[in-house]
This record gives sequence, structure tokens and C-alpha cells, in this order.
Amino acid sequence: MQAQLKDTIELVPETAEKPNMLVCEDLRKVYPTPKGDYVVLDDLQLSIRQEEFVSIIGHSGCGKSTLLTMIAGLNDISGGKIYVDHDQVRDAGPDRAVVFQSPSLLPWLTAMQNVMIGVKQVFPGASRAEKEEICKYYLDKVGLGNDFHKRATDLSQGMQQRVGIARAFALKPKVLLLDEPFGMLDSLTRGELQDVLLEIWQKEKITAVAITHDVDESIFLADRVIMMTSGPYAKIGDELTIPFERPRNRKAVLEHPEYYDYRAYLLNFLNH
Ligand SMILES: Nc1ncnc2c1ncn2[C@@H]1O[C@H](COP(=O)(O)OP(=O)(O)OP(=O)(O)O)[C@@H](O)[C@H]1O
Repeated sequence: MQAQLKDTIELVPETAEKPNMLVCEDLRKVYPTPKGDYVVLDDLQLSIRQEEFVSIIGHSGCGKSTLLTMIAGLNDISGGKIYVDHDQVRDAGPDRAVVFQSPSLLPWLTAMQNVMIGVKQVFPGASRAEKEEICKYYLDKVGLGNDFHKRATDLSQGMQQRVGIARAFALKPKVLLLDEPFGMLDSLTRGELQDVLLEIWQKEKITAVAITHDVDESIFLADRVIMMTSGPYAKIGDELTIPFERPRNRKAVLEHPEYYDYRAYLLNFLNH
């Protein structure tokens, strides 16, 4: 299989059984710099189905985080439109939860209190017991069932990122946005957290978009890998559907006869 750069990636028309959850239309981002305007993204088209898990790969600096933060409503859009569940994105909102590389927990608060901050905002009408139930449920799911009351500062980096994942899912968002979520972790912890993420995602079926530099991770997580061209004027260059059955088993994925073809296709894209 040879990776070939497509001229344009068109928006895929949605269907009744697979409606779009996230759409980027003619998206453009320009950063003003002392040397003049820098056009990071231009004419970018992307549509992601409800319950789909998409990975985004591309060279460093091509604009992946810019795209994700624009979807999150944390970064102004210079042109085009973004829709989540058919509503136009104008600023940040609880329908989009973000997991960054560093979870940025409040260090003096416990794991539970850190998750509770968002839960209080999203479920203001729920009783204290109900809110605690939500926090405990997701902390338990990420493997912190015995660590609710540990302060963030006393948690390892991997445990802190587990809290970050619990915090994001606890908001019950429509779209989960992950920006290199495991980039700072050792490979063993990284693998463990990929499994944790997929296990909860499998249950919740929240539409998810994950940026990663790791080709193997992009395949393991996603139903579709989106490849971004290098900037400036970056756009979606190609995409690859990953048809492996779910729930995914790492060993089965690695042993799948087509695994190395997919891997080679993605590496070939990145090397050109
Ligand atoms: N606030 C800003 N002002 C000016 N230029 C910026 C700003 N933020 C990002 N850039 C530039 O925009 C380009 C895209 O940055 P971005 O962080 O989105 O890329 P990326 O693909 O996520 O990179 P990486 O993979 O290294 O994290 C880079 O050239 C970066 O230097």
C-alpha cells in the first residue's frame, strides 16, 4: 500500500444512521507574527461521525493543536466554521472536554475534588451525593478506586493523567478532545492508559479526536486516522480507515495481518 496525497478531502455527507457529530468547514487559522501573517491552516475540511474515534497525525508544527484548540473553543477561528452536533462553535463549552498532555490539576485538591470542579458546573441541579457518585464512578473506571482522597500533588504523573481522563468523561461531553494525552508517559504507563481510555470510550461511545505523534497509538485507538499536511496552509492530506474489531485487544491488533500495511502507509505519508 502506498500513501498518496489526495488533492482535497471532501466533507462526507452524513447519513441517518451515522450522523455527523463534529464538522469543520473551510477552516482557516492565521497567527499574526512580527514578520507578517502566518497561515497555519487553510481550507480545512473535516467531518467526524457520532461515536467515531479519530486520530490525527502530522509533523510537528503543522497545526494539530491549533485545530484542536479551535474545536475546543479556546482559540479564535480566522475563517470557516466548526459545528458540534450541528450547533456552531463560538466559544468553549462543556459539550467538548479536553485532555491535554499535562492534566494541570489543582495540586492542593484531591483527585475527587479536581473531578468535582467540572461536575459541579455541568450538573448544578444534582445533589451532592449524585455529584460524588459521578466523580467516584469515573475515578474508579480509570483505576483510582482507592485514591479518591489523595491530593493531586501526591499522585504520579500517570495517576494524574488518569484523573485528567476521569475529569473529561465525567463532564459527559459530546466530543472528547485529546492533545497528545500520553506524550509525557513512559511506554508501559502509556499502554495502560490507552487501554483505560478505550475501555471507557467503548462504554460511553463519546465521539473522540486524539492528536498523537505515535503511529502505533493512532492505529490502536482509532476508527480512522487523519493525516495533516505540513504547514503553512496545512489541511487534511489523507485518511485511513482502521477496521479492526472492537473492543480492541493489543495483541490481536499487533498480530493482525494488515497491521503493518497500515503502519507503513502512515509512515510513508509522514516521510513525504
Ligand atoms: N500564538 C501563536 N502565535 C504565532 N504562531 C503560533 C502560535 N501558536 C502556534 N503558532 C505556530 O503555528 C504553527 C502550528 O502550531 P501547533 O502547536 O498547532 O502545531 P502542532 O502540529 O500541534 O505541533 P506539535 O506537534 O509540535 O505539538 C507552528 O508553526 C507554531 O509555531
